[in-house]
Amino acid sequence: MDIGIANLCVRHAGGADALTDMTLFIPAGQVCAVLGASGAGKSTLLRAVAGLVTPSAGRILFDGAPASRTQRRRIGLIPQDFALSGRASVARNVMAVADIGIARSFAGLYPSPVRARAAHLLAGLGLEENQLARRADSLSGGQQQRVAIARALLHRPALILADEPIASLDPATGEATLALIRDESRSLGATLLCSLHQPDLAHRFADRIIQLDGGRVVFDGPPTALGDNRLLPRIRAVAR
Ligand SMILES: Nc1ncnc2c1ncn2[C@@H]1O[C@H](COP(=O)(O)OP(=O)(O)OP(=O)(O)O)[C@@H](O)[C@H]1O
Repeated sequence: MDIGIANLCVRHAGGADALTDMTLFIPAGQVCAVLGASGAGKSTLLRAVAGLVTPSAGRILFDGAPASRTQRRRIGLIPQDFALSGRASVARNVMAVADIGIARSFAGLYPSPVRARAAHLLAGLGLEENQLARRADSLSGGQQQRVAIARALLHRPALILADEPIASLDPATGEATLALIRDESRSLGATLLCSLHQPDLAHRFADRIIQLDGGRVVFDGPPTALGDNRLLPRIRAVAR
C-alpha cells in the first residue's frame, strides 16, 4: 500500500519536536531506506506510521485514507527492541501474528501452512529447526533480531516497517538479512520503510533514500542521485 504523510509533527511528552512538518509520499512497493544520526527521528517516523505514536499535527494516509484496522493488520513491524515474548518459544513468537483466533493461538494450534512459513523464514534467516523450541530469551541479541524479522514477515504484510533491523548482526549477516527483507518485500509487493545507520548499504539496497536530521527531511531521492558520491560523505557524516 502507499503511504502519504502530510505536514506531520510529533512532539514527545515533555520533549522537543521529534518530527517537524514532514511531508512525504511513498508509493506502494517502494523500498525506502531512512538514514539519520541517532535522535534524528527515524524511529519516531516509523512508529508514527505504525500508529504507535500519535502525531501532534498532520496526517498519515494509507492508500489515500486514514488507516483502517484492517490496513494496520497488514503492517509487519520490526521494532528496534525486538519486543519478543521472552518466555515463549521462537516458533510461538513468530507465529503470534498469525490470524487464527485467540483460542487456537492460546492452545498453540497453528495450521501447518503457518508452521511451514515460520520454519521457512527462520531457516532463510539462519535459524534452523532445532532452534524453534528454544525460549526467545535464551537467544543472542542477533538471533532475537532475526526472530523479530521472521515474525514481521509471517503474515505477508503489505507494509514492512523495519527499525534498524540489522543493528545486532555482524556485517556479513546484516547484509544478507537486509537482502532477505528486501527480496521478501519485493515478492510480496510490499512497501518497505527501513531505518539504517549504514549509508553505503542503503545506497546498494534501496530504491530511495530519505535522510533525516533534527526531525526534518534533508535529502530525499534515489541512490542514483548520489551517483557521483558527492553527497555520500555528507550523508555518512550525518548518519553517524
Ligand atoms: N518516548 C520518548 N519520549 C521523549 N522523547 C523521545 C521519545 N522517543 C524519542 N524521543 C526523542 O525524539 C527524538 C527522535 O528520536 P528517535 O528515537 O526517533 O531517533 P532515531 O533517529 O530513531 O535515533 P536512533 O538512531 O538512536 O534510534 C530524540 O530527540 C529523542 O530523544
